[in-house]
Amino acid sequence: MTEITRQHCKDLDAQDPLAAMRDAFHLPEGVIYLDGNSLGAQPKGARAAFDRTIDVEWREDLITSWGKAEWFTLPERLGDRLGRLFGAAPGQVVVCDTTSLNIYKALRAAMGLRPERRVIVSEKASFPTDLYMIEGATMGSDYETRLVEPEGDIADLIDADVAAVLLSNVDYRTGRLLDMERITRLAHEAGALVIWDLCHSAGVLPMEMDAMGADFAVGCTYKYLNGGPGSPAFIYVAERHQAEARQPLSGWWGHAAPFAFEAEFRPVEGIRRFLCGTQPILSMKGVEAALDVFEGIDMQTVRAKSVALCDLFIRLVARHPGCADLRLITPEAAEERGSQVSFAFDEGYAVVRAMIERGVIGDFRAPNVMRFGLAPYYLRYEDMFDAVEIMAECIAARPWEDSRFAQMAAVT
Ligand SMILES: Cc1ncc(COP(=O)(O)O)c(C=O)c1O
Ligand SMILES: Nc1c(O)cccc1C(=O)C[C@H](N)C(=O)O
Repeated sequence: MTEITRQHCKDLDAQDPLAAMRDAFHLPEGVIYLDGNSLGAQPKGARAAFDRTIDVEWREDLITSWGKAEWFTLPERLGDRLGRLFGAAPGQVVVCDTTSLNIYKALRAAMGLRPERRVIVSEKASFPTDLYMIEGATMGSDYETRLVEPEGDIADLIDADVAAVLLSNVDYRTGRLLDMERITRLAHEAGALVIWDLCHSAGVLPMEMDAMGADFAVGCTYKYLNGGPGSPAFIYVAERHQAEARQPLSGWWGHAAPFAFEAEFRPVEGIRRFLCGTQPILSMKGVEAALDVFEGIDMQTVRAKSVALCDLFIRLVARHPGCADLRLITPEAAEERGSQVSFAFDEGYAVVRAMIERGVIGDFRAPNVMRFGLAPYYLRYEDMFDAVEIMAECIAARPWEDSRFAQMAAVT
């Protein structure tokens, strides 16, 4: 096995077509940020976008900014720009609310489109909010929820009773990537609809939602899209479903004539019917600044670097004697994983905390997963080398014997 040197990694950086993209982000000195799958780094343009909104649009122009600064149409304007990153033609995406709320809206809309069916299919290992929202959306009804086991095949659960299938294409713990086209096809063959949770793929994985015939998708903008803490989520509804699809959070922003103040709800035509009420304009500006960074960027180039970074990270850990006790739980085959690398290690929490103290920020997911999200726009190959060296040093120091790491923090 040939050794991988730091110089070799620096050479890869010198040839990196995305190297300049790093300059679009603020990255604290001395930090290697491997948690872009939880909260992305801050785009440098965010400050100017917030300043403009606070100093001019809000302070000077006040209420007129709903029209003058086009605040009112931000959800669909941002949605159209975002849709380009996952193969959605304009008019099918709005940026709004939270992923949890958008899951609820999509689920209830899908259930309404398949009124004679009573089964929802999902995964036992889903990010919990997805399962909680199924519970909420089916509360008090006679729906059955079928959950596929981690090693099971979703195909076995899909039949003519299934109204909707709700799945994350990239698993938040392991990074495993599902075959979206196959599952969408299987569901459609059975007459069911699919809702894709793209939280761990939007902005980092090229996808063709329209071409694969997707029905619904949701996701957040604060991870790989770098929209900022709590930035609004998005929802995609394929154009062919929009006329029939109804969502239950029928607030006035989804009304056909919101300023007619009619007593009865009449959904507007098109994707805006998936809005509920007033959107957080300041937070939306973070999404706008984040999308500016992606202008002119080809998602295939992003994916190529993401794959290369993950491969390098996996190889560096595999070769390092100091990391011998870590068990890779992310698929080694690039086509089967998203943009993260995770290891199972019983003492992983203390190791992640010790690494953070040394400036290498990853995260931990119970019960024993050390998780590293690799954002290709601001990470360098040399960062992979340094991160693994520091990880090995941290493991060697046995941080699990340090009482400071005995108690788990509220947010891990
Ligand atoms: C797959 C997945 N879905 C949903 C969420 C959360 O949604 P929300 O923005 O509503 O907190 C997350 C992460 O927080 C996630 O990883
Ligand atoms: N959404 C988060 C939050 O509100 C606080 C802390 C972390 C998050 C996350 O995004 C967690 C993330 N969805 C995960 O995959 O674990």
